[in-house]
Amino acid sequence: MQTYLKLMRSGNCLMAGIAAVVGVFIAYNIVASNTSLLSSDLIVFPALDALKVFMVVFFVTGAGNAINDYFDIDIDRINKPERPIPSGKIGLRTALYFSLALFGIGTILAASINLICGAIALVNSLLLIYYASTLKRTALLGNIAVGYLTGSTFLFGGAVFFDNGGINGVFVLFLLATLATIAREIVKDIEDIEGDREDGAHTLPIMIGAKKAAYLASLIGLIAVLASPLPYLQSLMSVRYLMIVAIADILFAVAVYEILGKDDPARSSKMFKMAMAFALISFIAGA
Ligand SMILES: CC(C)=CCC/C(C)=C/CC/C(C)=C/CC/C(C)=C/COC[C@H](O)COP(=O)(O)O
Ligand SMILES: CC(C)=CCC/C(C)=C/CC/C(C)=C/CC/C(C)=C/COP(=O)(O)OP(=O)(O)O
Ligand SMILES: [Mg+2]
Repeated sequence: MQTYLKLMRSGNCLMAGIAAVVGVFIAYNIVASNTSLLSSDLIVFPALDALKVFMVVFFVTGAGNAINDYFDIDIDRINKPERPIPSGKIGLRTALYFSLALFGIGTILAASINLICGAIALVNSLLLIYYASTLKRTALLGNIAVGYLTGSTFLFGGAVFFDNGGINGVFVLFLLATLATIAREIVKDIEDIEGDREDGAHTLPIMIGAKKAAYLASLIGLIAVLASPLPYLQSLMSVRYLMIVAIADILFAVAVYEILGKDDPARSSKMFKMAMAFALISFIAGA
């Protein structure tokens, strides 16, 4: 069991699942405070749908990580030999079937919430397979795909209230998460530049050089920081959000310094992830 959770990168699955439930909660707050609803129409928080949302995102994120390691076997044998597939703890074909099963269960469970949730889960599942097999080796498109997928956790949560404009309500959270993830993905590609070059990949750092890619990642990351007050200004979040997202913004700034000032993509990637975790906490605290 432990090895399969490692293949799924369960920490990322947990983070993504929590983000999706934040999306449900924010959309619920918007819809429940909508004065045009008659009192008899007051909506109770859909706890069962929120649980399904968490499970769908946990399974589909885990499937995406598993299929990624399935296609990355040759690179990971060199760069990450301790991972479940290259270390032999899980067979290659077993990992593939495990991933496809998780994609199927996640999509069916999503469709039981509503058709829009089912559609998002299906599109994301297909995009995760396409990313792992092809897109991740193309400059910027792979980074944008992972950025969209990560940000889509909020859209997926908001889709529970699709008929009441739930997706519009969480769009700014989608944007912030997408920008922050694209910045981190470019930094990760800078970190992996040698392995990717041997593998014949055409990632952004290989195409334009590590320094220019670092400037672009920093610009995108700083745009996300400058936009971070928007959820508060849109009255989506309370002042508690502002106080905690300020910590995230400082960590984003440190991540930019690590890649631009100290030329250390590994530390920058870790700082970006820590900043994203604090940003997620600020969403929870401020919702
Ligand atoms: C400025 C601002 C307020 C930004 C918002 C940042 C935010 C709340 C981001 C959400 C993060 C999120 C939902 C993460 C889900 C899990 C995750 C880390 C997804 C991206 O993973 C792809 C990555 O390549 C995996 O690699 P690794 O982390 O090294 O295993
Ligand atoms: C909203 C729904 C239904 C699903 C969202 C699913 C999510 C959050 C996807 C985004 C994050 C994710 C799981 C991306 C998978 C691809 C991945 C692991 C990219 C990083 O892999 P590599 O570029 O190969 O780098 P490493 O393997 O060294 O980390
Ligand atoms: Mg990989």
